[in-house]
Amino acid sequence: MALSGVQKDRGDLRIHESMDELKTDLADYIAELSDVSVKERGFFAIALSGGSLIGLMGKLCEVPYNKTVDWSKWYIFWADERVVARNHADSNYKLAKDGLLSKVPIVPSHVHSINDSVSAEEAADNYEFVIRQLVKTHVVSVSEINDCPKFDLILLGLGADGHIASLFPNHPALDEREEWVTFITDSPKPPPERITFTLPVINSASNVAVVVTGEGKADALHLAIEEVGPDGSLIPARMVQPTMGKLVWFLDKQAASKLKNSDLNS
Ligand SMILES: O=C1O[C@H](COP(=O)(O)O)[C@@H](O)[C@H](O)[C@H]1O
Repeated sequence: MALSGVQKDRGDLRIHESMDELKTDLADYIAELSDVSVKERGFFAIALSGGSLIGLMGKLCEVPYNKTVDWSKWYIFWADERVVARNHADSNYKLAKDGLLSKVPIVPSHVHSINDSVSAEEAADNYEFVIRQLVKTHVVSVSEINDCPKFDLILLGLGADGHIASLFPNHPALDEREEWVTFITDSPKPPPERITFTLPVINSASNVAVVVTGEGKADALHLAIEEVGPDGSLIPARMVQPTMGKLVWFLDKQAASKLKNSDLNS
């Protein structure tokens, strides 16, 4: 059984005994949010990340979720994307398509990947434009406190350096407050060119889930949840603080092994 708890101002922590348990809990959580959004709004606007996340969402392709989820109401976006061709091994779209989207009955026109034939700057501008059109038609809600899109769910991974989406430590993209989608050409993790949701968009979502596994992420997770860095600086994951929405951390025991103060119950 998962241990769960609340860390003051840092959301709900769900720590899982096994990978299988984490995958089932994550699939249940996503399926439930999809049900609620479809009932309340008629759509489910979900933003994915790349990396290990897609494999951890794998149960959604299996019974019962593949039959019970209302896939026809899903609208898919990416919280970050690498600026490479859609069929390139580094593409977050390709990862999600091969691992998830091709295995469930998603409507192809509801899958909003970036334009892969333009520069990173143009891809970011185009992507923001696409999201603006979908906000106008209410497919994506709008935040009550700023003009940002309010995604029903944004799913994030965590890098060992503390990055989320393509927001890396000490990068000026962390300070972007005007744009919804920005670009970088100097990612410390290859490939260098990426687009990414900005912090105001991430923090305007109704729900944000950060999915973190493995001992290699334990230090970053500790800094994201419990402590600021030695110089008082915040890692990007620490800046994920939904203003009105709910934040949940899906963790395995290895990733959670350096948490000290969390108040956990089984
Ligand atoms: O480069 C990226 O890395 C992060 C973390 O990936 P993981 O494999 O360590 O889970 C990912 O969330 C992001 O979308 C991706 O572009």
